[in-house]
Amino acid sequence: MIRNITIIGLGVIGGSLGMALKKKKPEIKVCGIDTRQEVLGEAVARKAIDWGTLHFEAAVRDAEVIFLATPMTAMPVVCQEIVPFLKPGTIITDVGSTKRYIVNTLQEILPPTVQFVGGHPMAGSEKGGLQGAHELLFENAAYILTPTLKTSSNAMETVKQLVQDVGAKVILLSPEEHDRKVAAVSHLPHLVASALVSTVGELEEREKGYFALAAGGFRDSTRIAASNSEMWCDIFLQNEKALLPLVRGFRESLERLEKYIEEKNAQALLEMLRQSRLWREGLPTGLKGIVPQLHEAVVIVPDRPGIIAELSNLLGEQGINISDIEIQPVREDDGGIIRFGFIREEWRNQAVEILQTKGFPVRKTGV
Ligand SMILES: NC(=O)c1ccc[n+]([C@@H]2O[C@H](COP(=O)([O-])OP(=O)(O)OC[C@H]3O[C@@H](n4cnc5c(N)ncnc54)[C@H](O)[C@@H]3O)[C@@H](O)[C@H]2O)c1
Ligand SMILES: O=C(O)C(=O)C[C@]1(C(=O)O)C=C[C@@H](O)C=C1
Repeated sequence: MIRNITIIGLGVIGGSLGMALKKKKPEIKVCGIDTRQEVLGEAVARKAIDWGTLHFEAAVRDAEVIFLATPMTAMPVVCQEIVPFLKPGTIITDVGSTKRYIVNTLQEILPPTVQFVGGHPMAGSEKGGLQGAHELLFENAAYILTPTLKTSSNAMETVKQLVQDVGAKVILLSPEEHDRKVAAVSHLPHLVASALVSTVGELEEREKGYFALAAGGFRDSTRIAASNSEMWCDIFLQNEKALLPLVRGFRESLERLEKYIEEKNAQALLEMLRQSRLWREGLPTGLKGIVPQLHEAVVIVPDRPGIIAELSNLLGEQGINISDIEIQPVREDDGGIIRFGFIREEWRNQAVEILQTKGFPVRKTGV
């Protein structure tokens, strides 16, 4: 039985792992380490860890399992720092978004007396740091583990069990297959979202008034472009081999669309749009999804002080947890729009009912 777990890096992923572990396995003592002192106190207050330290030796000497949840560029350095303090048999797993480079590099650094398993939760948030963390982040999310010939079955079983304990579904892939498939469903979408925002952002720079019109379409397709730029820079450069062919494939899809529009070829255009819709509708629903989404509701509210508190109190009183809130521009006297995001669909449906009963125009959006 695992008694001591250490999480290195208490941001969105490390913080969420700690919260989920503390919730589901309160008997496990979770230690957290981060380079930023202020994060440690906050992590204890948010019940992500039992105790925190800035010192590697104190953090890892009693750990049976260590989760590496720092930016990927820091992982090799962190491993070198902790090696002298690890007891034999310690299991180390990382949460990095690419696997071939990370697994090869960390397996080289770590001694044979410790056991390493590569991992990657397919859940996250565009909000960086502990404030983006949530105890339900991994609920029903795919969590990829990437064993190699060097991975011991004991380490695999232990990490697999912990991943299931935090509510995620384990998927086993080789590091290479991971990078190829995740490049398509995570890395390419991010690149495209950033390119889309850049295209419109440059128009906005030349002539104001584009962003003010952005509704669900632009917002839904570009949410991830607001994520941590350093993390995405690491991902794109580390997974260049799998990503670049997909960028070329995407360019070809764009060119086909461009050609069909130029040729006014409605039949080919419709066929491509229909096929995309069918594929999109076929995304698995049992899992949180390839891109975890919140269940959303949009409320039209009057422009008056205290309206946000009023709405959140109405929902909070019924035990409904708001995971995301976005206020779209409010014009004086005309009121505005608030988008609420909920992790659970039943919370979104209850919220819609409550707000409707109170007379607010409200509708469901997104998933
Ligand atoms: N954010 C996502 O959507 C997501 C999803 C899956 C996997 N990941 C992976 O998870 C890892 C962490 O990402 P995140 O989004 O949680 O980042 P984050 O920026 O929210 O948190 C990283 C934390 O690590 C700390 N840190 C940095 N260097 C450190 C060091 N040397 N020692 C100890 N702590 C250190 C930072 O202070 C910060 O608190 C990355 O490797 C990323 O590839 C991220
Ligand atoms: O939901 C988000 O904000 C994410 O971007 C999460 C997401 C993704 O789905 O692409 C991003 C990076 C990961 O390594 C894993 C998951």
